[in-house]
Amino acid sequence: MSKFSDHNFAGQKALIRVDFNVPLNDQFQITDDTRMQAAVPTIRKILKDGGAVILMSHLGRPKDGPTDKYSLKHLVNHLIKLLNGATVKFAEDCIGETAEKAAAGLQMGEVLLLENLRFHKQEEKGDRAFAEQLSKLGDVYVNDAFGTAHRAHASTAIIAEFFPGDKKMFGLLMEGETSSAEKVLHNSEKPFTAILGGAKVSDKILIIENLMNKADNIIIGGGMAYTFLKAQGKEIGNSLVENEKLDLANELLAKAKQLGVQLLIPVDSIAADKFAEDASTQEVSNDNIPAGWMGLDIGPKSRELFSEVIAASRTILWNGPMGVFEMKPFQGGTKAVADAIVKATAGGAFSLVGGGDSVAAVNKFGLAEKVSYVSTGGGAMLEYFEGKELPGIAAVRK
Ligand SMILES: Nc1ncnc2c1ncn2[C@@H]1O[C@H](COP(=O)(O)OP(=O)(O)OP(=O)(O)O)[C@@H](O)[C@H]1O
Ligand SMILES: O=C(O)[C@H](O)COP(=O)(O)O
Repeated sequence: MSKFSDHNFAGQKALIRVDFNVPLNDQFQITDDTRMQAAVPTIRKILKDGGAVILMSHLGRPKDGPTDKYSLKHLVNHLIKLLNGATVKFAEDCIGETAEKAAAGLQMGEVLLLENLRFHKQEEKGDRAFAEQLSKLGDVYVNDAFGTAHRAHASTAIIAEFFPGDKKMFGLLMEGETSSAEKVLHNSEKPFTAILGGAKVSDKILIIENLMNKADNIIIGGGMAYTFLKAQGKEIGNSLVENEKLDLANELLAKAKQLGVQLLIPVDSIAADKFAEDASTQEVSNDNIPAGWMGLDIGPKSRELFSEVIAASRTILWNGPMGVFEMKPFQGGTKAVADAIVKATAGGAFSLVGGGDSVAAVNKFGLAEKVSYVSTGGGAMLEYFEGKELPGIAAVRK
């Protein structure tokens, strides 16, 4: 493996795996560009050296091939702005003739953005032939996608096999993320509180068990909480739930008790009669969410309970919003938790916030400067904290 800052990219086409999985609104506008901004220093260094850049990324979780909603073309204009007017070309496919021609015609000093890797199902399958096709587009491979480093996909892990040691490396973002995570991992003061929320229940529920070895408190909020509530036999109405994970949720509750880890679940919710900004809402106890209603935010009692635990913590790790913060009536819980983290940080705690939407929330509230570190990784950051070597990192090191 080569060291990025020692490498001279003059005359080379660098194929960079970035994580441009940014939130977009219904008009395809980027609502938080943290992940794109974070990739800029790596891109700039290559262009400054006199090289060319080929960017590859996924966006969202497209199920059935190409769809406009998940096209990376929506990012091109913003990328040009972030790169101060550099030439950014777009290839409507990430492999095949379209991509090969675009890469071959790329001049030094220019950037090429490839279409969403996940429009090909081979990406997530970690298909070797697909990875090999991608690898042909560049002279060197740079992995700067910390947010996707926990996925053993073709472009994040398998592709590294096709580059010799001196032609594969981590980018500046990846280096920065891993060194700050290492600091927390090895020097974390206790009590250590992990706060998990968001909607990716099946992904993140498995992480809870491993976090129990590190954390003193685990706070569960957001959509994930309702699987735990249902597992406890509570009525959750139409709230988000993963029925296949109910047994696991109960096992986790039992294990936390056994290990003496405090696992906190919200006691109340802001419930809505539909998933919409203009829904009717009511504060409800989580013992009994009325039929037809869904919990879209944590309620005031939960906010107080969580804030107290956060205030007493010395190390805080946060991934996943407490509610549907994109809609005004359901942002109060996420804001309360963010405020509590900011306060604890001002009092000397170390706070690390990660994840596409959690970071978007912190930015929306203007609090990004008031936490200790903002990570571009959500699931990746959590898995790093479990102490695992992430596939995207291992592949480049090999
Ligand atoms: N109670 C809820 N019901 C439904 N959706 C919810 C609820 N609470 C939060 N969400 C949604 O969860 C989404 C974010 O979840 P997600 O797990 O993707 O978090 P993240 O911070 O982006 O982490 P990652 O980077 O790992 O994706 C938001 O779009 C938010 O609206
Ligand atoms: O948002 C993320 O956590 C990363 O971009 C990875 O996305 P994924 O969870 O869809 O693999």
